[in-house]
Amino acid sequence: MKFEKYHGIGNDYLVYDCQKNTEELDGEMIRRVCDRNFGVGSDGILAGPYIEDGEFAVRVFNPDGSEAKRAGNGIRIFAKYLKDAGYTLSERLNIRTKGGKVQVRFLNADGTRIQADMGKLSFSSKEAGLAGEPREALEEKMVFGQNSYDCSCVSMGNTHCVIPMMEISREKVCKIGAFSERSEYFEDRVNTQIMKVLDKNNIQIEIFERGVGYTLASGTSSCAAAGVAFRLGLADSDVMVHMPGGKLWIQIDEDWRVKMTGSVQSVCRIEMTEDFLRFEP
Ligand SMILES: N[C@@H](CCC[C@H](N)C(=O)O)C(=O)O
Repeated sequence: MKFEKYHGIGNDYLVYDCQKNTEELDGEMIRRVCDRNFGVGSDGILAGPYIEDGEFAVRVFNPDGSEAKRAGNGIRIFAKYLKDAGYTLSERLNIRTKGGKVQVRFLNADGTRIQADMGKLSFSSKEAGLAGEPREALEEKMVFGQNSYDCSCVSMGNTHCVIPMMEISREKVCKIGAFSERSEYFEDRVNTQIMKVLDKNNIQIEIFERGVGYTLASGTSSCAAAGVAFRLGLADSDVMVHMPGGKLWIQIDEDWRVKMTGSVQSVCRIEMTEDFLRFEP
């Protein structure tokens, strides 16, 4: 069983090439491989390329074994993998995910800088995975633990809960995320971002991801936070999102289509040992 490790501004993924590997990648194997002590360690696994109607498709798995509909950093990483592994020579390509199609464009020859057209943001509560009456869930009071927060929920193919705040930190988002991720407000869990607006063109976020926990960066979270900041009049449509792992440039057009631009890097090739594969708990 072989993987290739990449990261997008510190959000690390293992690519599992389903055309080259034969072993089954089930929930237990995903959890073990992603474990940072007992396995390789990663924020998730990108399995593919699958071919659907002549286009590339990828599946995104979280370290808890659950499947995600989308990953923004994951898409850029997977695009670079397709280039590195010789699956494509094109400057532009479409990649299908369970959360919709993404168009990617390589901005340099080695594929380390990529722009992705992520499709449309949606503020519909149904698409944002919220329980209850259909609505736009903007600045809704939600209680996580002992505290109440003004939450704006949005879908970027996957679901997000954005909470603007004056000051943000890793500790704060972990405290909130421990309750918000599995809160009954959401039908199938949620990704949480706390957001500080620096000025009209710069925001800063801390992230607690669905099925992952704290991460240094997230592409779809950046799109979601920028979308909420723009929708609430806190920022312009052209925003740099600052995260502990690095920055992503987000541009939103008049139809709420979102472009995300940022870097990716390959890290290493990994082959799991027979010991690891034979292991029985
Ligand atoms: N890190 C990703 C988001 C990964 C998916 C998420 N955990 C989910 O379950 O929706 C990104 O860069 O967008």
